[in-house]
Amino acid sequence: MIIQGGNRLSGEVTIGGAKNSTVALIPAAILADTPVQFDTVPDILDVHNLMIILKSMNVKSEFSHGVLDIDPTQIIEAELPSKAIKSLRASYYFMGSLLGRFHRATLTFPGGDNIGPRPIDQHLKAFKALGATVSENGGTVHLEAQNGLHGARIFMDMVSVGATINAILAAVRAEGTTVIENAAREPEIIDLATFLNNMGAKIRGVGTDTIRITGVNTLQSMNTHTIIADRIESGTYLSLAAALGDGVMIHNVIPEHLESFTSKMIEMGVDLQIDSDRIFVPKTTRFKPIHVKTMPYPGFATDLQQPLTPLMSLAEGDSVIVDTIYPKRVKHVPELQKMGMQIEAHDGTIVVKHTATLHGANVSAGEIRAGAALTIAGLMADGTTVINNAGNILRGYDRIVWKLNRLHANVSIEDDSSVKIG
Ligand SMILES: CC(=O)N[C@H]1[C@@H](OP(=O)(O)OP(=O)(O)OC[C@H]2O[C@@H](n3ccc(=O)[nH]c3=O)[C@H](O)[C@@H]2O)O[C@H](CO)[C@@H](O)[C@@H]1O
Ligand SMILES: C=C(OP(=O)(O)O)C(=O)O
Repeated sequence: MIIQGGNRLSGEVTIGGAKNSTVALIPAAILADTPVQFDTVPDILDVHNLMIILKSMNVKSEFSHGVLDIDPTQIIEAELPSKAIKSLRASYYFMGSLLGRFHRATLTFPGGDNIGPRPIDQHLKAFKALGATVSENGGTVHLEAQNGLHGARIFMDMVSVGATINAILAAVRAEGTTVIENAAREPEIIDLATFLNNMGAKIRGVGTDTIRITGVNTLQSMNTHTIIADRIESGTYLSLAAALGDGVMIHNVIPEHLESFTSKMIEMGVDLQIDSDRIFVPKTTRFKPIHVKTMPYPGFATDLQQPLTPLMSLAEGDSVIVDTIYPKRVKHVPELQKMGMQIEAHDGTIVVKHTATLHGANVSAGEIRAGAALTIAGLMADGTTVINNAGNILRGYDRIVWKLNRLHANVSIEDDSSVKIG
């Protein structure tokens, strides 16, 4: 990604469907006994890679203008393409959905953002509780429930989005009732449950830390599921609009999903005008430093600490981030230093000091949100910024080049072949 920095931004931008909903909804689609349709699907690499995985199981999918049709009625058990599996994190949701559908699954370990250790012990614990045996061989996990899956009480040792979703996917067609305790409460989990419940599933309590699932025999789709707005994309545009906007209106936002983030921006001195489904970010010139601690939802999202760092560098004083979810999630720090930002990471704490000017540099997006931070910094900087590994940004930001240029930025992707699909 090549960015000519220095332009002030203005105008309007519309947020796409949530990446972290979409990447759970697509694997969930194979639990249906009918074709399914999703609307407001973000055009991101993760979606294209999930479509490759669906194809390997003879599941047809078509994606056009934000509408994704999936027909799982001719699904077959097949070896899944490990390159596509490794290209994203959420491929691990096929563990839960294949278990639910066929009572067995064999998958290589997932990829996704390299943000420190990302174990899946809680996912495996849930599958075992539901009656599956788990065997690992090198980089492959084999799950098998010879006597089918049965309801169980699962207490999660820690709050995990992925393990909560995988437990729901495996339990939704299991025999009997499953209770997940210490469940994650992210809005994307509610979105997934809404999709499944509209097909006849019996999932209650999503959005609280206790979820009850009574298994059903069949799931049948009757209508299109519209995916909720991406709160992380929303936060990214809020941050960049505050940092270098002359007035930016952000449409298709669910403000209630962003309260931990918008409250921090307001604390910084940004006079956000929050409406029911849009937020106006006025031109702001003075910012106060803040302290941020990332927590499970409804706390401040780990995926939004990096996109906030360029804005923090404008504050008149030191801002501090403690990422309690991923203490090693600091891939943005050395790259932002190359652009002149006064930012340091020590012992799980990131400190961002006031930085008068940033300059363009040759940097690398080590993960999606580090890439978002570099994009914002590149837009703020004097001169040209080249972000290598931009595929990591395109994993999760819907049509980002087009959206930024409509706001009067100067951004391009030089070589689409560097963008890895499959
Ligand atoms: C596709 C998707 O939705 N990705 C999101 C999801 O990732 P993901 O679902 O992988 O993250 P989790 O919520 O599972 O991780 C939370 C914490 O629990 C730990 N843990 C998790 C599972 C497990 O079995 N054992 C374990 O120790 C993790 O290392 C981490 O410290 O939630 C993260 C935390 O909000 C976000 O950054 C990711 O954007
Ligand atoms: C960590 C993230 O994604 P994933 O879990 O898909 O790697 C993210 O979206 O910030």
